[in-house]
Amino acid sequence: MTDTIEVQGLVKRYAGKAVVDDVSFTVREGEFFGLLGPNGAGKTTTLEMIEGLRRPDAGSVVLLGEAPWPRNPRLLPRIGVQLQATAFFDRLTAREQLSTFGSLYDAPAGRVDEMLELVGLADKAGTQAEKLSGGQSQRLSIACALVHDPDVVFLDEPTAALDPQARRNLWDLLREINGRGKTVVLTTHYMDEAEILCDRVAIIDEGRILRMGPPADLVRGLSAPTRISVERAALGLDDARSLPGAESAEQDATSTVITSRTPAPVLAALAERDALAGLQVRGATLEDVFLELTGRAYRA
Ligand SMILES: Nc1ncnc2c1ncn2[C@@H]1O[C@H](COP(=O)(O)OP(=O)(O)OP(=O)(O)O)[C@@H](O)[C@H]1O
Repeated sequence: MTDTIEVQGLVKRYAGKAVVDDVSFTVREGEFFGLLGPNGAGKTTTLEMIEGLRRPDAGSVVLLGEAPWPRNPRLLPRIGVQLQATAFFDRLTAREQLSTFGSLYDAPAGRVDEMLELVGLADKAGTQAEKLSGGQSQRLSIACALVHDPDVVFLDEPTAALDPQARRNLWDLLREINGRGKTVVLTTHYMDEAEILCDRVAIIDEGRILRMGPPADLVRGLSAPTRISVERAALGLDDARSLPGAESAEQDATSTVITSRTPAPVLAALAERDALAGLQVRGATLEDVFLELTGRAYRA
């Protein structure tokens, strides 16, 4: 596989402070890559330097074999960009918005309807963009980024401010786009989103990449414990603490929760005592990775 994006030693400073601080990574052709981090971590700044919208203070970017800065017209037909704040043309319908974007790149006539279909807006083709819901409007902006059939798509927080159902619907769409062979680079502050969608993620905080890899590998590389919970009535606190393999235990109003790095003997002991009512087992997540790397809980 070839590298579609190569970022080396990227730095951006504002008022003397590095908000992107020596960031390096590569994205392979066809990959779904995520920049994951809390607000203000430097995700948008990094993305916009790759897109050629901001000038790096140091470091280099090679995108599809080209330098994106200063603005490189050879790249424009090959990349699709969805910015965090979507701007549509005033009073145009969804179809007209798409035709306008498409005409900038000589997109074939059928593309507009194909895109409306892809993003699930065929029945809203005649609706003015400002009358679309949050989720529909995000879908339209993704369609606008795709209408000229680019090789690489950049999406900056595409699901921010959407309700859970709209986010899930958008995830299906993003998978479909990646399934069509597009390289997708996404920024998000949602851990679950990165975990579910991305082939690889870079966890970024205060301008630096803390860790990078497939989400499952990052989680597996941790020594974070498993949490096993059962109904409170099924197991008392002292009993829970004395189970083989239990590191600690606590109770809330409804559950007894046991923390363990060797869950097998805990589960066996619970089965032996017939104390499995309401059993839930939760392994480590990317939130635990962030906690281990930064020493603080993840707050997007
Ligand atoms: N043009 C600018 N001038 C000064 N500071 C800026 C500018 N753009 C961004 N910053 C600062 O750089 C830091 C990183 O911002 P950036 O937008 O890249 O973060 P982010 O991870 O994308 O977060 P968010 O999701 O909130 O946009 C922030 O502290 C922000 O205030």
